[in-house]
Amino acid sequence: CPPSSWFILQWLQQPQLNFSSTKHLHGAPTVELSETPEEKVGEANQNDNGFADFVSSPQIADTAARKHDLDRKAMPPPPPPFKIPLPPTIKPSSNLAPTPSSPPTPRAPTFNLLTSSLGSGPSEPSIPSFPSLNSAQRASGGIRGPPRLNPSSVSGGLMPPLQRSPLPLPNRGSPSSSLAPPPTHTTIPTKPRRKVLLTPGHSPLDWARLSSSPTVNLSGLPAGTPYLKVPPSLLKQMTGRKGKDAWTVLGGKVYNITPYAPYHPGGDPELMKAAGRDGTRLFGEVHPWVNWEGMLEGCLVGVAVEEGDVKGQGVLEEMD
Ligand code: HEM
Repeated sequence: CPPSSWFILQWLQQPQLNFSSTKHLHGAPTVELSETPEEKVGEANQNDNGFADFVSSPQIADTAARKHDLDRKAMPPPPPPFKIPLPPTIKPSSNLAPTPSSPPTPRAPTFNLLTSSLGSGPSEPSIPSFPSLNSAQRASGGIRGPPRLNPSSVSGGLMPPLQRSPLPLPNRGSPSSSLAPPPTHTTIPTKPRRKVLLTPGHSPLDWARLSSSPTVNLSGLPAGTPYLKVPPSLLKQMTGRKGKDAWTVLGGKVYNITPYAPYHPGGDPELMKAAGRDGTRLFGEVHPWVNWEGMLEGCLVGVAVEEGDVKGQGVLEEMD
């Protein structure tokens, strides 16, 4: 028996106490405290509400007070303070808050660290601090985040479709007026461009394949010939006529453009306008964006020099 029961038994066994249960209300006994009806404990008086009260002696009152204290000590501890329930949008994970039906599981160390740093006990799940619980943001659900649980869906309803903003989408303009930066180069070709119909097998890709082949001699010079110093007198003889190749100067370098002629998108006549002379300006007027150095690498003959700088070049005399 618990201690409080012991005291009740001890109290009932006191000889000076008299129990009374003889008063009847509406014909029924209202007080049945005594198991020995012959002992009178006090007077059970009927009050205004028709209920019976006990009137006991001071000794009995003192004993009842002690019993009351003991009962209070025997009472279970008061319930924990009221906790603010988690909002329905937050789905507690298994390591944050165990379900009531499941036994308490060992918590992850990260959670313990988190809660201890917040000052709350390890049994209290952390509540997101933003937005605050009483904020209009949280009340209106205006936060874009994890999918929210609609209260109506708790009772089996479906979530309503997401509401689109009534505001129109920003005007991104037409493709022609995009935000892309304007072209950087300001060189405008001064001469009209006219593409010609190239014969089969003479596409830019065919030229790229041919010019990258190591076995093809595109310069027209004997194999092993070093790069030449080409004076203007020699350059003007290389026009592509009388059985000679056509040379041109681009950026100070002399190229044999004869093998490239059937591949030139602008046609052979256009290309030959630069033959036997410096074609740098002409080239730049038509297509300054073309990478001539890369395209004509295999056609390189030498460098353009002044007339007096070619003495001792035996190769040039042989070519004449
Ligand atoms: C000497 C080296 C030259 C090379 C490597 C070369 C290369 C090219 C290339 C790659 C194109 C096509 C460009 C494109 O489609 O955007 C082209 C087109 C053209 N080239 Fe040349 N070119 C050369 C010299 C010349 C010369 C000296 C002229 C005229 C004086 C000329 C006149 C043209 C013309 C009129 C086009 C028009 C094609 C078009 O309208 O697209 N080219 N050239």
